[in-house]
Amino acid sequence: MAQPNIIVYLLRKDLRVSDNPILHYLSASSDHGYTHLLPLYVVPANQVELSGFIKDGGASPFPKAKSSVGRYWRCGPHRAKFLGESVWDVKQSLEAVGSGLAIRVGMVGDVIGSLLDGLKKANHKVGAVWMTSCEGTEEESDENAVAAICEKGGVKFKVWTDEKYLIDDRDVNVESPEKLPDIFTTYRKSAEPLREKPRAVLPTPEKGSLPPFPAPSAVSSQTPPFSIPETRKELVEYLVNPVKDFLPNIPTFPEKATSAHPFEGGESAAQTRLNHLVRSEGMKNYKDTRNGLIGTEFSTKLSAYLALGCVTARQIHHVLVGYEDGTNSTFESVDGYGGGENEGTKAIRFELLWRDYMRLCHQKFKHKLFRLGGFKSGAEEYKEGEKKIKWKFPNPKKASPTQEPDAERIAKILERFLDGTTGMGLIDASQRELIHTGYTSNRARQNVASFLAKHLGIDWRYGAEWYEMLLVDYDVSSNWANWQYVSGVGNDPRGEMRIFNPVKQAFDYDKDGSYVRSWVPEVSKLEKLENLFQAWTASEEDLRAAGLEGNVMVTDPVKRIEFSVEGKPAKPNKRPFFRRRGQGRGGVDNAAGKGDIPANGSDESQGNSPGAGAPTSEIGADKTPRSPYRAGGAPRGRGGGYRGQQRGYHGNHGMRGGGGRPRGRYAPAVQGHHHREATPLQSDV
Ligand SMILES: Cc1cc2nc3c(=O)[nH]c(=O)nc-3n(C[C@H](O)[C@H](O)[C@H](O)COP(=O)(O)OP(=O)(O)OC[C@H]3O[C@@H](n4cnc5c(N)ncnc54)[C@H](O)[C@@H]3O)c2cc1C
Repeated sequence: MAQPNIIVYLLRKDLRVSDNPILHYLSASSDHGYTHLLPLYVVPANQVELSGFIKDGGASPFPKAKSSVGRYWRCGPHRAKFLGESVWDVKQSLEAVGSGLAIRVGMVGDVIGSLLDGLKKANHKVGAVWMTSCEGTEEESDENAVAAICEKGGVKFKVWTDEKYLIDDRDVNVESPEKLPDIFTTYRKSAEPLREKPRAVLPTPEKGSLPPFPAPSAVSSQTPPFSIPETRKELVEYLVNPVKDFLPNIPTFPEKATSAHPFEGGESAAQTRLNHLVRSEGMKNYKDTRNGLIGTEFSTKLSAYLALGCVTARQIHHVLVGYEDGTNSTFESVDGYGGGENEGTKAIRFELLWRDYMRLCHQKFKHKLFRLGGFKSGAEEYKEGEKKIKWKFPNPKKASPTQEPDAERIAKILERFLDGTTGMGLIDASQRELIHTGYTSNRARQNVASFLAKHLGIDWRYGAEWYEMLLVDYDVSSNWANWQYVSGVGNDPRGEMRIFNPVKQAFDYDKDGSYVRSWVPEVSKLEKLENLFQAWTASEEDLRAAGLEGNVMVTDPVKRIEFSVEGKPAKPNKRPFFRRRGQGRGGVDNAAGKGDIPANGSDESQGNSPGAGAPTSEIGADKTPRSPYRAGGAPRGRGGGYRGQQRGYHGNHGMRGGGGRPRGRYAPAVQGHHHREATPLQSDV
């Protein structure tokens, strides 16, 4: 028998059989010359904790897979479960078309090295190792390691274009990553019309069309001390067990809460969800529902599938086209069928382009994605007059001796931010939802990130790493670039000036308080919304009735934001003053409004805004007046109602012209135990 000529396909963030360029090529072409295909998935030791794969509880040869700043697990239980399910699903799909999947754990280079050795010993030729490209410095090191091994062994190595984005790399209208516009809107305009851009979806290989799986005896087994699970259940357990106790005292799942993301991982589940979204009119209604907080239906929940490549953005696009053009009869009964692109489907493409953009930013800024100074790490990226932000650190070695509050206190505040006991209802609800389910809405994410970076002034990377551990949809580019964006060190033209007021946002998006009530049961008995959103504002009587006397969220909230219910603007987006100043429609409510802004909170008009650094509104949004519900001891704010405060702001605090920063400490009347002074914006610290 002729010597087998094997091709190894290393799957990474492309855990699908459909619309898969490598599998399509191997199934459709007859002259590639490979007799066998070895699909392989390696659980990477530096990103996922592997001790669960050691049966006798022995020590792992790898360091714990923990983050560098906060020392949190790199991959927490929610994503670990989703990953296990997704890997198993692609294994089954490959088996269904007559192939299979070898699962291994370790460092990618080592695993490939030992597999190549084993195949050689079994007198098999390895013709090539292929993989799709993946964003990330670690992923790049893996590619380099495999390339070096292949070169040494005379094996061809190829990295294929990752085709899971809306606009294929080959069609991106930007000469090189360095030329990527720093403003999303500019990039979007260069990419439009979006509906015409995605490439065709590739067909799924038919049964028997792929080269067969090599003889199992030729495929070397997992190196000790690890063992490979034999069932889906075991795989999930091995991945989840070491990381499930990520907090010392994880609270029990609140009785009245339900997960917005109860979905299982894998390509099959992604396709089911995608079709459901069209049939249920979720896609059509997306623009109106995307800012929701509760339930499975308010946004697509496709992010985790996209992150692992269980589905591609262009598959989503094509399913939408089938509905819009009336060419997929399974959607015949859905309102809008055959009616062309509608508001909902257009908005989905828009969001998918944000995802593309964040990935391109990663290509442009590379390791700056992880730097405290963000994309602005080099002084040259700061505009004239813009000061570097002075962050607060929980680590005494990093904190300056004059840091206020000191490192020990910041460490406690950070702990409470992470476990959701800050006393700020919306933030606590989101953080607890994240702990319990691995998901929290985009609206909540923006508020959480802004709260840590801009209200508390704490090194934002703790938040980004916490999200990395807990998000089921963690994606290196989307997570870190969004954290930078909201923290004021990334590609938000309004940068540090954009501040979300979590009380106002709660009033706008959690209108009846159900979200906070369901995730923070301790405060659920408080009737008034303003008390629910900040328990310290409740009267002693109400606190007693709710059993909240002495609760740390009441006695020691990490931040107090004074907020007047009566003065709250009825229509957050209509703030003509700011528009007159050339802010575009974003104005005050870029952070707070809805309808005019994409889910990620930046608006369409920012590219047109003459003064990217002009004073914005979010200051106004946060610059909230003395609350009529002010609890005893709470500091009095300046001015009367919200509007009065706005006037005061404009009247009392002159702005430098055209794009200048506001003079002086115009900080809002936001006070807390540890922020007795009116807290300045980061730039003024
Ligand atoms: C601080 C912060 C951290 C984030 N971390 C991640 C992350 O690790 N992984 C991730 O996929 N998204 C991240 N996002 C973006 C966004 O919040 C999620 O993509 C979205 O909430 C996922 O839910 P969905 O699939 O229902 O989104 P939908 O509203 O249904 O949007 C459809 C798709 O568009 C893409 N998308 C939407 N908004 C954004 C955005 N701002 N940036 C990039 N892509 C976007 C996602 O792929 C999403 O699945 C983050 C946002 C913030 C503010």
